[in-house]
Amino acid sequence: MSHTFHVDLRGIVDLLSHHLYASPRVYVRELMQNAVDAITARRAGDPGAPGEIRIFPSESTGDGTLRVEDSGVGLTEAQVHELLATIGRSSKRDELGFARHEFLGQFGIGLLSCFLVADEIRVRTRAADSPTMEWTGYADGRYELRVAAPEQERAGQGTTVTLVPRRGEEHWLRRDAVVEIAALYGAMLPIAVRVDDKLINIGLPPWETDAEESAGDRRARLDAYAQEVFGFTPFDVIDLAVPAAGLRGVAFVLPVPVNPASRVAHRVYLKQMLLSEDIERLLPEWAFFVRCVIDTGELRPTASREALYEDALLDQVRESLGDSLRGWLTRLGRVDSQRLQAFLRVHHLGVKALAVHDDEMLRLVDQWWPFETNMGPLTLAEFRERYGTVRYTPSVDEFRQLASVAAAQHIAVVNAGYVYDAQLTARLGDLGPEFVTEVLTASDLATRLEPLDPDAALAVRPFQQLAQRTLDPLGVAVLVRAFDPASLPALYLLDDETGLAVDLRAGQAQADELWSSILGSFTAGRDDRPQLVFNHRNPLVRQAIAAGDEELTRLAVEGLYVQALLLGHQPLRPADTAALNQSFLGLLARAMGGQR
Ligand SMILES: Nc1ncnc2c1ncn2[C@@H]1O[C@H](COP(=O)(O)OP(=O)(O)OP(=O)(O)O)[C@@H](O)[C@H]1O
Repeated sequence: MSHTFHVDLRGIVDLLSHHLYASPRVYVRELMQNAVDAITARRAGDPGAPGEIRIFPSESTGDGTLRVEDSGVGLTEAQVHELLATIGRSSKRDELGFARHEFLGQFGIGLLSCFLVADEIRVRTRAADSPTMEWTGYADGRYELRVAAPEQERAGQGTTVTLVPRRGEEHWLRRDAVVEIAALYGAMLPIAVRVDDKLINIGLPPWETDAEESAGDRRARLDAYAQEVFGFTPFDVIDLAVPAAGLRGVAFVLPVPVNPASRVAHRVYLKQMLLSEDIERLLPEWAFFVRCVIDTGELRPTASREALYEDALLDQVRESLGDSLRGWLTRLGRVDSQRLQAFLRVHHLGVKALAVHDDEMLRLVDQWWPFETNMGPLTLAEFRERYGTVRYTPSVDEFRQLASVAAAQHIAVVNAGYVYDAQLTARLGDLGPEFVTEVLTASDLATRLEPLDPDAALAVRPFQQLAQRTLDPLGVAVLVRAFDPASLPALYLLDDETGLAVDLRAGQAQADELWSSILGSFTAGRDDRPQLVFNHRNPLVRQAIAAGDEELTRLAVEGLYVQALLLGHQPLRPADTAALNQSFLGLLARAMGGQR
């Protein structure tokens, strides 16, 4: 023997209010939606039928109830029994259960949301050539249905829904709440909605334009809209269209930098009814720099109608919208590179973060982002065109150290020391064989400095040996080379790996025995000492070489060493500071004619 479930409506209402809908305010949306659907259904057979929705809040009805009137199809007695008495029964799905295209609703639970704020729902409805029916549903699951008394007869076809407030929820039915909620959800609806006499529709969706409106006026209007909705005046406005999803809309480009990892919320309308102001994952993750307002006819809502259902169509939409934004960026590069550069000045960190994984973005950075180079600011593309190989330093310190000396040797070098730059430059090769890159290290540069001819090399040997003895305690290797600029007496060269060894040695000097021997095992047997390269072309160095005064030469070597450290923005260790003091005081004493 089979039985039918009995469902306690109070349990269902509780479920809806706590777990389906975010707030009781959705009841206004559900009522407007049913009214729009009813008018749409009536107009399908009678295009000239009146279409108006009127909401009377509790102040206007005078008895604490709220009333919504529409001029829609209305329901016959049989339909009322079928549709209003069964939860989950909807007139808006086809035989296979698919949502019918022309309607907003589909689940058959919308009306239930009224029980979030009401104890009693009264529906007076009249279909064509039918008497007015009066249905009253109670929150405990009972309902009554009768033919309306003659004085309750509706004047025309349509439906009036009256809500009798639930104790404690009366405020949801008051004018200020109703106007705000109706305007929030219904502002873009294609059918006029009035709260009392106040029209809450804004007319056309903001991206629609008429033949009379100039491009400038449209832009000014959209700017004002973005200001009102998102609180910013956009850097640019991008039109969006994905016909397969019946989607139209606009993306507003943020005028200020944002963290690419921050939440990106968009405003989504479904058949011109607001779904949510807070839809995430509408765009690919990398599109952090825009906020969108869209309307779609085909994407599916979840049952709460507060989020989009994740399906293949949403994936497709995400991809198409991503393509539109990429297209905007590349077009901007083609037609208005100055604006693209202005965009990059605002959003470069985000674009670079993407470019670490996305070739298209990498091309954009390559072509449009000016890097600091020792030949002035240049994009990587310009750099390649002029110098072929993109030679770069992976840290700002190395760039500072090498830039001017490299320039004097006609070696162009890019500072890739800022966030993401080294990763991006290293990845350029992924774009094709013509993208050749190379790290310029301090030791590379040393090998590019011109060695002395054999006679000169022989002549400087005593100086070099003395300098080496002087600097041995400081862990520095001494070289003598001839290079430009001649005004630079000495160059301190330290690359990343050598820097690590230097740090380890400094640690070793300070650590206890155990640590010292562990750190020592990393540095043992390696000659990766930093180099101090004296410039044979520098007059002061020449003088030091020829001085023949061992003490003076030592003092000069120490002094030039510390000066080279300072020029290379290197930190001074205690031993370096001691060398500086020794040299400075010694030279002063000598200058004043005394001995130390
Ligand atoms: N104002 C109205 N005019 C005519 N018919 C209505 C009206 N309101 C509700 N109905 C009928 O009652 C049925 C149930 O409405 P309900 O709001 O519960 O669900 P729905 O609109 O079908 O779907 P959803 O749960 O997605 O809102 C509707 O399918 C419709 O046939």
